[in-house]
Amino acid sequence: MIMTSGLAIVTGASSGIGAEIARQLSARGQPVLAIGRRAHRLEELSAQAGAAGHAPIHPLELDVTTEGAALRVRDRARELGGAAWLVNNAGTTRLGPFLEGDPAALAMLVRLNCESVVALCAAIVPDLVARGGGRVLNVASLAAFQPTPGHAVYGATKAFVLSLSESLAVELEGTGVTVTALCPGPVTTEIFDVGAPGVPRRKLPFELTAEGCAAYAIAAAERGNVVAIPTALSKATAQLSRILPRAALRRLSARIGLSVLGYGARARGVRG
Ligand SMILES: NC(=O)C1=CN([C@@H]2O[C@H](COP(=O)(O)OP(=O)(O)OC[C@H]3O[C@@H](n4cnc5c(N)ncnc54)[C@H](OP(=O)(O)O)[C@@H]3O)[C@@H](O)[C@H]2O)C=CC1
Ligand SMILES: N[C@@H](C=O)C(=O)O
Repeated sequence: MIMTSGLAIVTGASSGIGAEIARQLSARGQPVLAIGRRAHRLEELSAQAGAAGHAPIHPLELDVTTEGAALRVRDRARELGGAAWLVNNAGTTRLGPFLEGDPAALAMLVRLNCESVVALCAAIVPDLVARGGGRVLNVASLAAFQPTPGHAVYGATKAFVLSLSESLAVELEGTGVTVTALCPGPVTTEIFDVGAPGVPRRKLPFELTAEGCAAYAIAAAERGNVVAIPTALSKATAQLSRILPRAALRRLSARIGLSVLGYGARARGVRG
């Protein structure tokens, strides 16, 4: 099928969900352009794919928030024969009260989680349309469905990604290009250490593995699902966020939001 044979661009491929998506796409025969700032991690991924006889994983050491990054990705993908998939996975979080956050770090969060997704869609989607079809997989979050006091900017960025993805999915109907917004709940990755270094957190019984989340994401993107929410619990949570009165939702999210992520009760004042 045209959708699964071509190159997959995966941002944030040096760890977590992105590394697993890259591994799984490579294992099923798709070459991957794996992007991240930690070159050694990308090279390890590439070597593992080679050793396993899987499709090649091409490392690209790149900070996707830098000027011109999206065009660099586009040009590299063209050099490799052209992209069939764009996976906008790179992202991070910052936990803690907004007023105690570092304004520069919060601005970076918006650049990474929002602006880089727009820039890469703008750079790559025209090539997907031109080739007659492709897949866009944007990694949002369950945090997209409700306000997220305690990590206010993060949730807002994920609401942005969800909204953008749904709008693009409609605009691209008939082009052969589908857009999927992946909205997982907690997944065991490095994000929690990056977003709240040194803050104790307990792994949750219902937490997804990066491997399981990646497998779900690839299948959903392959099917062209527009909103992809792994697990029944997460689906129920998203549904609850749609029907609760907004005031009640704000209170509930303020009270239990961060504890649902494993930071324990009264985690609202988490200092990142
Ligand atoms: N883990 C979870 O509970 C959930 C995660 N998500 C989302 O999943 C996505 C992946 O995160 P996850 O795997 O959990 O976390 P990780 O921290 O393990 O992975 C984040 C990835 O993003 C990359 N990245 C960060 N900043 C940049 C940058 N400036 N330029 C290029 N790459 C960058 C990192 O690579 P490097 O540092 O090498 O640049 C890394 O590969 C994120 O968008 C996150 O918001 C959504 C819901 C739940
Ligand atoms: N890990 C993130 C999930 O989206 C978060 O901090 O909410």
